[in-house]
Parts: sequence; C-alpha cells; structure tokens
Amino acid sequence: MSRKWLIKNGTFAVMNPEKPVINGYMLVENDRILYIGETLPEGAEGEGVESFDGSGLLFLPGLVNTHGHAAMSLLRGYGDDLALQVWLQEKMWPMEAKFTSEDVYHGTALSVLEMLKGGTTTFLDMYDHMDQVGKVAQESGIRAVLTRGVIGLCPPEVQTAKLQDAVSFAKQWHGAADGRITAMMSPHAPYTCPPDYIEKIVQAAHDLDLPLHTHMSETRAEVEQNVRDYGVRPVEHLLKVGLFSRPSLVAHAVHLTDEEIAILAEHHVGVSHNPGSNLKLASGVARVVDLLKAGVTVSLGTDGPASNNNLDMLEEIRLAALIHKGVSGDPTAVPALEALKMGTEYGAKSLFLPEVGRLEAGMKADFIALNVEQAHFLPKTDYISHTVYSAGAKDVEHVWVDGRQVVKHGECLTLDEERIRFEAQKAFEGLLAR
Ligand SMILES: N[C@@H](CCSC[C@H]1O[C@@H](n2cnc3c(=O)[nH]cnc32)[C@H](O)[C@@H]1O)C(=O)O
Ligand SMILES: [Zn+2]
Repeated sequence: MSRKWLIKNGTFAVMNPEKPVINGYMLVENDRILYIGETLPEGAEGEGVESFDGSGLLFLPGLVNTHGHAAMSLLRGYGDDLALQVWLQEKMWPMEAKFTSEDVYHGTALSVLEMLKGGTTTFLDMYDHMDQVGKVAQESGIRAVLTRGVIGLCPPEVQTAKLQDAVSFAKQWHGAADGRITAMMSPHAPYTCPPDYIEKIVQAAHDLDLPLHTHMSETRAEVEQNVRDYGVRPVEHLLKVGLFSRPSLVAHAVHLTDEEIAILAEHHVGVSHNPGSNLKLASGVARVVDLLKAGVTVSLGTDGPASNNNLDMLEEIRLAALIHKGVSGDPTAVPALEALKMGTEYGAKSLFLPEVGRLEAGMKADFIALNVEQAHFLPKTDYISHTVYSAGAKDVEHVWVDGRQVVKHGECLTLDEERIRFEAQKAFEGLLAR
C-alpha cells in the first residue's frame, strides 16, 4: 500500500549554492521524495495524504559515514593515546582475535544505535563476521555498505578462506534488505596484504562487479615501508596491482604527493577523510583542500569507535571545516557548505549510491530533522553555518531511512536501546575474561 505524507512549515537544507536553505514543503511517497519546494504543489494535500508539522525543525539529507568498523565500539577507551601500529598490533588485534560472532553483533548494534540517533542514515563497515553486521543493518533499518575486510598476513590457505568468505558474503548480501544493503570488496591495507593477494581480491571484485575499499597512506611510516618493500608509494602500488581499475574508495589518504593526487583524480578514486581518527592517532592532516581542488570526491568517515571515540558525523563535519583552515592559515578553506556536502552528498557518491545524499524530488527518503529551537541555533540566519559550526548529535530529533522513521524525538524506534547497552557491556567483560 502506498503511503504519502507532507511536511509543512519546514526548513530544508537543499544545499543549492544560490539558495542552500528553503522554507516550504516536502512530499514523501513510500521510500522516495516526490516533491520539495517553497510552494505547495496543486493537489498535494489530497485525500489520504498525512501531514507532518515541520516547524522548529531543520531537515537535512541523512549523514553518510564512509569508513568505519562498527563492532570496535566494544574497544572504545581500550588503548587510547597510542600510535597506529602499536595501537593495532598490541591493543586492537589481540582483542579482536577473541571476537565471536555474538561480540560483533552486540558491538555493531551499539554503534548503529549511536549512528542512527546521531543522524547517520548510511554507513560503510569494513570488518569480519559480516553476517552479523548485515543482520544489525537489516533489523535497525539503516542503509549500509558492507565489506568483509581481509588481512593477508597469514598462510595461503587462510588467505584463500578469507577471500572466499568475502565473496560469499558479498553474493549473499549485495542488494539485501530491500536494496538498503550493498557490498564492496576490501583488502585491509597495502601493508597487510601482499600484492598478489590484492590482485586476487581485485579479480574477485571484477567478477562480482563490485567496488573496492581499502585503508591507504594513513601514516608516514606506512608510506616509507611501502617504498622499502615495493619501491613505490602506496598510490602507485595500488595502481599497479589493479585496485584503481575498478570504482574504488580509499580511507585516510593522509600522506600524498601532488603526483599521487593526480592519479587519484584521474582514476576517480574517492577519499574517505577521517579527521577525528587522524588527529587521535596523530596520523597527520590529509590534503583535503588539494584533493577537492583536483576534483577528487572527498567524503567523511569516523573510522572505528576505538580511534575516534564516538560516531558523531556532525563532529566530523565540523572538524573537516575547522582543521584545514587552521593548518593552511586560510579561513576560506573548506567552507561550511562544502563540509556539509562531504558528510552527505559526496558520501553517497563515494559509496556509489546515486539516489542518496540530497533533498531532491526522486531521491530516496533518507533524511533527518534537527531541533533548531535551542539557544545554539539562534539567530535564525544561516542554518548551514549553524549545522556545521554549532550542531551535534544530540540535536537530532527525527530520522528517516528509505521513508521509514527510525528515530522519533531522539528515541530509536527499531532497536532496543537498554538491551543493546546491557549486551555490549557484557560482551566487553567477556572479552576481558577470556
Ligand atoms: N580480522 C580481519 C580483518 C578485519 S578488517 C578491520 C580491521 O581494521 C582495523 N582498523 C581499525 N582502524 C584502523 C585504522 O585506522 N587503520 C588501519 N586499520 C584499522 C581493525 O583493527 C580491524 O582489524 C581478518 O580476518 O583479516
Ligand atoms: Zn579504518
């Protein structure tokens, strides 16, 4: 049965450069936006059309988190203030080796709860035990791009088994949950996957017609090691092993030369910029201004909750708008509207979701409403500025994904919050005890 509803008296971030915010109406039918504009279209208020009072609310496209490891919420606060390689090898990997499917389920549920309540309607997740992540995505109503990340520092038969796992996961879940779930293929990083293994993963992505995702050039040490081991920097290395022969998205991309930026632009490689994680692990500051100037699609990711340590995309948007000003000494770098697009429109583009990321007729009904009747949203002037420089996850009042309301007045309708918090704490204690 078709359901139509009309939002009246709302303020909408349509993000057109000439007029980024409009006051007016949005008509939604099932999973799609039918109309958005300043005037009420003829017949829009007809019989059977529910109406929704949008006053006091600012409607934005749902936020898109393009890189993370949701289950790592179980390791939040476990191993802070360390460099990436120490943090991974001494803290994360030994604990993650003990993760069961149940742990991944509970950790992911905790993260998805946090993301939905904070206005994230789409997330990318690179992890292991991905069936559990698929299950949480299915149950919660969130949109998800899922990929079984593989670390290839293991004997050939284990490599083969992991790749097989990634392939069967992708086959089973690509297009699942009414199309809300799509899949990608992921070598974890050039420093954890030998070149011939990356080539096999790329071949599998070709066979499945799926995009690729990987960590790349996150730290200076990793780039130096790549040069020592393979004679070239990571971008040229990934180009050689064929990764950029398919649509692809790389996470971090902090340490880049001009030549590398040109290669990324030429091959339409998206970059998931993770400012919070990069600051916390002291990885450096990505050359976002230069990437954008070169025409690279730059989106935003939180990375895992153990290196951030929250999943507040409004915070990443603010960091992206602030850091590049501070580092370049140019206050016009990454203006507010550009930062907000990185967290929405460019995120959707990076994840190959052409129907997501903008409030526009014909697009999927993935959108959020902030409660702007609060001190930090006054005066009622520039709501793009207020969203980027003043808002946070706690301002999210309502969330819809695929036309379905999943958060109402700050409460998640699809997940049992109390149970999820209880299970996550229990799972962490179980990990410590094993
Ligand atoms: N355990 C899997 C690989 C999981 S992929 C996700 C991995 O990314 C790791 N990770 C999380 N954040 C970062 C980061 O910032 N850089 C590199 N790796 C990360 C995380 O610890 C996890 O092991 C296997 O069987 O091969
Ligand atoms: Zn990561």
